[in-house]
Amino acid sequence: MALNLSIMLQLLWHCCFSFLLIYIFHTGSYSGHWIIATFGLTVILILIRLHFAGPTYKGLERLDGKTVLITGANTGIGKETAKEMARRGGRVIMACRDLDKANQAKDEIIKETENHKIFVHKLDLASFKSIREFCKNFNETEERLDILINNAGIMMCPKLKTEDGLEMQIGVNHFGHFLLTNLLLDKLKQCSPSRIVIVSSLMHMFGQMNFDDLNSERSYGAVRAYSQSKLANMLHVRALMKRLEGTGVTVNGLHPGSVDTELLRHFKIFSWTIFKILLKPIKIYFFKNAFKGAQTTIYAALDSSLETVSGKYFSDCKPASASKLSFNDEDAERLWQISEKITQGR
Ligand SMILES: NC(=O)c1ccc[n+]([C@@H]2O[C@H](COP(=O)([O-])OP(=O)(O)OC[C@H]3O[C@@H](n4cnc5c(N)ncnc54)[C@H](O)[C@@H]3O)[C@@H](O)[C@H]2O)c1
Repeated sequence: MALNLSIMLQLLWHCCFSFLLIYIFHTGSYSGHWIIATFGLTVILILIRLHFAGPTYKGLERLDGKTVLITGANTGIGKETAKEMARRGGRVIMACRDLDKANQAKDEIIKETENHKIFVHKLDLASFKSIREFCKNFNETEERLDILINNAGIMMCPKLKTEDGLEMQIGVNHFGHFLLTNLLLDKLKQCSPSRIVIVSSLMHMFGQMNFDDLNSERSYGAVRAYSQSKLANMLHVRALMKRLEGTGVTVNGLHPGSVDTELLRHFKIFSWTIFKILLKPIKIYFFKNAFKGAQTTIYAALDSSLETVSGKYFSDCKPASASKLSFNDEDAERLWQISEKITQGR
């Protein structure tokens, strides 16, 4: 009943939006045929919506007896991923910065899935101290780690620094997850076959590794720093894949699609309110919702055909082409050495 109402409301929206567009742009040439024009445009809009909504992962794998750790699981893609892992019977560890929001999300997940094995732990990826404390506690108290999902991310923030003095986007998106993964590797190896899923982005294609100024000390661009951090995610996949050969642990990267979440919360331009209003119709037609945005992560984490697949890049629940730069072994190794040096010393 609720679903039917939601479909009816969506149809009504597409119809009204088509009529509005036709009314605004009408030239008089089809003035007698506005009903046909509205109908035609409604169909086109629905097809666009269906195309950009993306696939739903259909695999039936269960996670009973398995443990999944997801960073940034209190909102957006992370929360929807956590929900799906809970539905499949997994023990889900939500590693989050904001405990109040995380506990609210946990209550929602338990209510919806009736799985009570959902746990919240404090993790701030902008602090190596917090990451070390989290991992020490995790390694001492948790018996298993079957799937690690490096999902948390920050996008296009103003120039900020982590607790350890690193530029915030590469600090959280790459260096934080690099340390976290290294400290959890033994547990993953003990539980092999196990998986590491790194949520990168299509934006890695626009990234350049500025090794002389990784922390943007000399000049900072919010988009540039984000793209660099997402390319760093892909180089992390590359370097880690080689180190994990023969261990039964796989690592893959992915682009979740353009997803309507709170990720753009730091992005401020001329007028945020006007921008949000202008963005709304674009989001409705060209962005996935968070549920659909989580599907490629779920696929990479669960699909049984990927048991031994490592070092790949996925989008829309299938393999996709990553940027050539992400296959550059020299850069992957250089970033690995720098990341080890930066994270070991603190
Ligand atoms: N939304 C998109 O269109 C899109 C596109 C490509 C890639 N991604 C990637 O998907 C991932 C999830 O993003 P989302 O869209 O769900 O956005 P989101 O903002 O809803 O979720 C990001 C999560 O990361 C957490 N986080 C941020 N900084 C943190 C820190 N210092 N310590 C711990 N957690 C921290 C946030 O609290 C939040 O829970 C990100 O890595 C993002 O780069 C998103």
